[in-house]
Amino acid sequence: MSTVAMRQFSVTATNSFCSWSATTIPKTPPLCALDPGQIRLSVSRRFGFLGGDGTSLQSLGVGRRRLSGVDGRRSSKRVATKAAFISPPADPQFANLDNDGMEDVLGSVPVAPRGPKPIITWSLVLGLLWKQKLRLSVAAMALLAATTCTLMMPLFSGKFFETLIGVRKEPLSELLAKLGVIYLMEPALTVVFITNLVHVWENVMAHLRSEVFRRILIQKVEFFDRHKVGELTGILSQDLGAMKDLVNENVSRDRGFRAFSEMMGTLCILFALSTQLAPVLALLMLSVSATISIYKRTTMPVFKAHGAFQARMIDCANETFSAIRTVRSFGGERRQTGMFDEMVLAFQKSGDKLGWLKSTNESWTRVAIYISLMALYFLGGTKVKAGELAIGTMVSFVGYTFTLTFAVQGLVNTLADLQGMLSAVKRINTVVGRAEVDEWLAHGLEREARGELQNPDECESSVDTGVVDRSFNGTAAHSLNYDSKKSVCELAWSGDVVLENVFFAYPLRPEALILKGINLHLKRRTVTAVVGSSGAGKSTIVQLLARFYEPSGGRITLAGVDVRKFDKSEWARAVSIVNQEPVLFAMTVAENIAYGLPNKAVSEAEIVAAAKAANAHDFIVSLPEGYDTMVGERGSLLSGGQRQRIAIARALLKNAPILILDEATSALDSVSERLVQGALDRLMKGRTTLVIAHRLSTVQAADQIAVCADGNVIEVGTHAELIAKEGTYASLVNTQRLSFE
Ligand SMILES: Nc1ncnc2c1ncn2[C@@H]1O[C@H](COP(=O)(O)OP(=O)(O)OP(=O)(O)O)[C@@H](O)[C@H]1O
Repeated sequence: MSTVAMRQFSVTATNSFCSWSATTIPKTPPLCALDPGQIRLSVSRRFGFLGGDGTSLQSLGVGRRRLSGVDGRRSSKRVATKAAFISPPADPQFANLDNDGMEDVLGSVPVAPRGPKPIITWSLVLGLLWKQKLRLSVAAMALLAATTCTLMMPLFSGKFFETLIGVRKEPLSELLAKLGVIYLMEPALTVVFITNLVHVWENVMAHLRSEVFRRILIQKVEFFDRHKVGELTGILSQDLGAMKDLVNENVSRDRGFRAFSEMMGTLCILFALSTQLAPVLALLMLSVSATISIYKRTTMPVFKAHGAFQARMIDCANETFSAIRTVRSFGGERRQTGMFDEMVLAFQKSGDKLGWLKSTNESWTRVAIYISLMALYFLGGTKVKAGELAIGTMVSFVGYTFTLTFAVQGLVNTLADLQGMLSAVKRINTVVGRAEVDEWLAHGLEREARGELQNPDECESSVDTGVVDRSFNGTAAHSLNYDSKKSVCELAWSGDVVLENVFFAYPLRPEALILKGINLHLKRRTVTAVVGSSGAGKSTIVQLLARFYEPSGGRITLAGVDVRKFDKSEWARAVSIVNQEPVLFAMTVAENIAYGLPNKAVSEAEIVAAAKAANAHDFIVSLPEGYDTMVGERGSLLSGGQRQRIAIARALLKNAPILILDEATSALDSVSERLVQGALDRLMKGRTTLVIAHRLSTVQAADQIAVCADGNVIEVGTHAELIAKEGTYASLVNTQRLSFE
């Protein structure tokens, strides 16, 4: 029976798998952390297995986040009404637990993600702009002054014309001198306006870009399962690019702020010059802007389709180039070229359509200008002839007609850019702003940034390790009482790692239960091998131990402490993973090894020592530039065995107490395997190691071997014990026709 402590009432929820009840709440509730009024509990069959006898909610702890059920059944609602009385947060030790933790804790309570948390908001942007108010004011004043200069030009044209025909007495040279000053000032002011505004906006964009990147980086791993890399890089390039362009592409005379101020100024001047002619022009301008708006609206789908064709074309090229070896080996060049050509054709057709629409728009704009001019010549000419309007004013009007037309046209284009930017921001906020931030990671990084973590990169074996008990017959685990002053690394050097009744389903496939109550005890400083058929869930155990995902039920402990009490960045320092396909960065060999301690200045001697221990030194010095040789994208300029040894050197430098080897040698030939195995033996020494291997010959010497099948551990023992048992392991060994003793 699972019990949840609550005040004033009791709740019992049951389904076919479990039953738990809520009774009274103690004064200082260990559960703490649930916002009153924000909770809805629900019991779903999917999570039913998590409850059951002996699962105490207190023992698991509850996070402080809002908890909201997603199950709309009647039983859920009944529980929900009462659960609203649960007391507010009281215990800060659970402050960093998040949704997953709560899901685990309550077991039968699926947790809905928190609502979207937009990353780019008006207040953020305005705040960033406000920080640069001085530059902004300079830009605004320069804009006003430059616009004034521009608007004075048609006036001077009128005066100039009047002087020429003798209506005006002002000397021509004086008039030209004034016009010269305006012609000089306008470009100078434009420089001041553009440089200041662009500088301000670049600053804002730099901040937003870093923030978006940081936010993507701290998303849960399932976020990266859900979104393609291209989509995420697209956010940083295209979507943020659209935001940047709103200013950078709209600082010219015929766009944005400039167009707006010119349009407003022109309208004012026109009304001041002639109240009879101005409305005619204003009306005509309205029709121009309406035409352009209609054009923009109707062409938006065509533009979008054009963009989509382009994206598909680039995706196709990306995929082809990144899988070039596969394409070559299958002789797939013709197929890829065919696919690409199809996309090129579609892109070309949509481009043609756009061209046609653009030309229509262009000619319509001209028609509107000519209609304006005809109207002006007719009305203005009649008034000049009747002596009701000065000829200079008439000339100025013609000038303003052009100014107004281009300003309106520019403004409509800017509005379309604004619309594009708003959709880009919406996309960013929807994708990145979703409630998938890995709070455990974010919290750790914040603490690290505040310098609260001791020796952030050190993971030395500073704790008394005691005598290593390599026997697995006893039931008592070597565990310490959790002491918050101890770092995770300290605990990891001296404590056992235990998977206790762990259930897990991948977030993207919640209906498929992969781990079904796994129990696995990794005794400190010993080697545990996990074997089993393909798809049994071996790599999933690795993912959970690395804390890429959190268990849906049960828990993983280190020295008896639930690992969810540790920040993920701290945890990452305590765990090294060496995979079948190690990923190297496109940097030098030395930089790749030094990545083992990414936040520390690693000395050359340390790098060389790690490389030597990893059997990598000899091949590294034979490379053209030794340790300074670039390894290529994902290490493509090195062989598989070389990459693996660099990855081992990196792990050796990291010196993490927990080591995970996931098929680390399976992709290698026998010579490479021998070299890598030698390095691995050195790496494993004294660490709590989990080895996943298909080739059973590589795990015979492990201190214990766990056989995994259908999401469970079905046999545990040493090689000899399991052979003697004549169970699944023994038949696996037979299948692989290995010659054991
Ligand atoms: N990111 C993921 N999202 C959804 N399902 C996944 C994901 N990764 C693995 N799975 C599924 O989980 C199951 C177990 O996979 P896992 O990789 O743990 O098996 P394994 O025992 O390591 O297999 P192998 O020996 O072939 O590597 C598989 O059915 C797989 O399809």
